[in-house]
Parts: sequence; structure tokens; C-alpha cells
Amino acid sequence: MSLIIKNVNKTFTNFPALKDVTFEARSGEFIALLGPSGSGKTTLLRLLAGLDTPNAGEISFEGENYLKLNPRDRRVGMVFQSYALFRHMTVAQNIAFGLNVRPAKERPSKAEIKSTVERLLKLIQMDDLGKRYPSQLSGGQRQRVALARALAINPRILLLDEPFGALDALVRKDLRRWLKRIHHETGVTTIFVTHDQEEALDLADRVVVLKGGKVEQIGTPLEIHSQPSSAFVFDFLGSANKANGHIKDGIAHFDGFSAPVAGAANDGDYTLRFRPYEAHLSRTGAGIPVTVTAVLPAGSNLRLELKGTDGALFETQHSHGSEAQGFSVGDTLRLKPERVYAYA
Ligand SMILES: Nc1ncnc2c1ncn2[C@@H]1O[C@H](COP(=O)(O)OP(=O)(O)OP(=O)(O)O)[C@@H](O)[C@H]1O
Repeated sequence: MSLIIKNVNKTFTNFPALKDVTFEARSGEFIALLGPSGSGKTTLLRLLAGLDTPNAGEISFEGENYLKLNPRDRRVGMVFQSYALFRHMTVAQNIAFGLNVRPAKERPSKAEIKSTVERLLKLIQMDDLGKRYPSQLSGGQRQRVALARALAINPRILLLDEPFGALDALVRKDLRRWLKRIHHETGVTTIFVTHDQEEALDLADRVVVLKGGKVEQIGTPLEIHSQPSSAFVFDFLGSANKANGHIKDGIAHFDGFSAPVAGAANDGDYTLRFRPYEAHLSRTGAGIPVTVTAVLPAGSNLRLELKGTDGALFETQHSHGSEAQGFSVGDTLRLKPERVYAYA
């Protein structure tokens, strides 16, 4: 049983925002919708939540046609980038909101609501902060409250639209770990929208890459990372070095050297791509002639910026202690990809 999205189309006054979007989320799965600005991520979330309707296509959850259900009956929890907490309500009142506004005959008792709020405050590790107002919380804490409020209604699907987008990098990382744990504990089917590839690969069971309203690739983080299906996905997932070469019998040939090709490619001329961490630098031997323009720290690695004789820019990454540590700005070197990706 799962969330099924089938041939969904959405057009805004002649502009197609979603084109034939099809994928499934297994019950309890964590899906990241990854794509650049304008690729249709929020539009799709709004359709799932029932805030808008598609022009064509099907959306169902566990066999139930969601397009025939009004938004309230879909039991969908949503968290947006902007906190959207009620400023005049305490943290506890915010969390209880979705339960308090239910019609009398569906509303849990006061005691049940109180115990749900207490359980959720524990879950978000804010047991002692129930009486505070949103203005008395940090950005990260507010997003945790927003998530608790979304979980209070016991949602069947959780929709998260760039929930950490407005927070600084360190808080984001912290909340990511925290969200993973919450997902593990609650097991709610989750659709997480982001344009941050690192966030998507780190959090999701599977990633759906969107481009211009179309699904470009679906796969596990490992599949998306190691087998990008198109030049777009390759470039979107991280730094891409590009060099012209020729493929013959599955081997890429450059001026004076060759490199293996990841995946299958027909013979012919290509713009070949390779990652900064899949390249070797040396003072002599075969390779693309380059000059070092910068040596920079990159976490536990060393990042080198390089310029080719024709002005092309390249980037490489090496572990500390590798030969690259001995290179400095102005050195002329040879750059050799360990493997390359070819897209028609
Ligand atoms: N109500 C609307 N009327 C007209 N066009 C719209 C409307 N809502 C969205 N669009 C257009 O549809 C496209 C997809 O928008 P959407 O908000 O889904 O993108 P997104 O991937 O979520 O982008 P971002 O990362 O910037 O939030 C955009 O080109 C947008 O301008």
C-alpha cells in the first residue's frame, strides 16, 4: 500500500508546471523531491495536500482516491519554510491546534489532547517549553514546534516544504539528524521538498529529481549519486568538471591519455564530465595541462581550483596527506580523470 501519483499534470494559465509526473511512495517511505527553483516541487505538494487540483492524473493513498477527498479528510500534515506558527498561542496551544479545531464529535477529550501535546513536546525535545510563545524560541525550535503541530493530527502523510530553508547551515545539519530520528520513530510516509542536493541525499530513502515540471530521475541516494541519468542530474548533484573527448569501444580518449566511462555510451565526440574527487593530479605525465589558481580547505579534504590552457576551469578534491598537499598556486600540473560520465 502506498501513495500513488500517476500522470499528474498541472497548468497555470497556459504554463505547464507539472508534466505527467508519476511515482509511488511506499508506506513509511521518506521521499525527497529535489529540483531547482521553479521545477514544480511546491506545486506537487499543494496537490497532495488538496490546496489545489491537478488538470489531469491520479493521486491515491492506500487505495483511496485523494482527489475525491477534501483536504481535511486527507489527514496530511504540512510544514513550510516560514514557520507559520500562531504568534498569540503558546507552543502547547500551537501543537494542539489541529485537534482543537476538529468538529465536536471527532475532537479528542481535553485530557487526550493534553497527553498528545506532552508526548509530542518530548518527541521534539522541548518538554519544558510548552508555555513559551513563538517569539521566545529560536528558528530551529520553531520548526520543531511546526513539525509537532503537523504530527498532532496523526497524519497519514507528512509534507515538508523546505522546512529548514530559512535556518543557518549548522542548525540545518542538526535538524536533519533530528528529523531522521523522528521519521524513524513515527514511520509516517514523508515527502520532503528541497533544492539542496546534500540534504536530499542525506535524508531520503529515495530521491525524485524534478526538472521543468517533469521527473528526471528516481532512485536511492546511492543510485542518484553514482548513476546520474542525465547531464542535468549530474550537474545538479555537485561540481562537474567538463572536457571534450572521444569515446571508442567504451573508453574515453583525450589528447594523449584515456579514461574508463561510467555506464554505457555510443562511440562519438562528447563533452565528458567528471567529479572533483574522481581525478588525479601530477607534476608530470599524461593529462589535461592545468595551472593551480587556488588551494582551499573543504571539510576534511583539500580543494584545488585549476585553469586549463584554453581558460576552462576545473576543480579537484583530495584527502589531507595526499600528494596534492604539496601543490601551490601557480604550479603547472596534469589533470587526469579516473572515470568520466558521457551524456548524449
Ligand atoms: N499560482 C500560480 N500561477 C501561475 N504560475 C504558477 C503558480 N504557482 C506556481 N507557478 C509556476 O509554476 C512553476 C513551478 O512552481 P513551484 O512553486 O512548484 O516551483 P518550486 O520547484 O517549488 O520552486 P521553489 O524552489 O522556488 O519554491 C513556476 O514556474 C511558477 O512560476
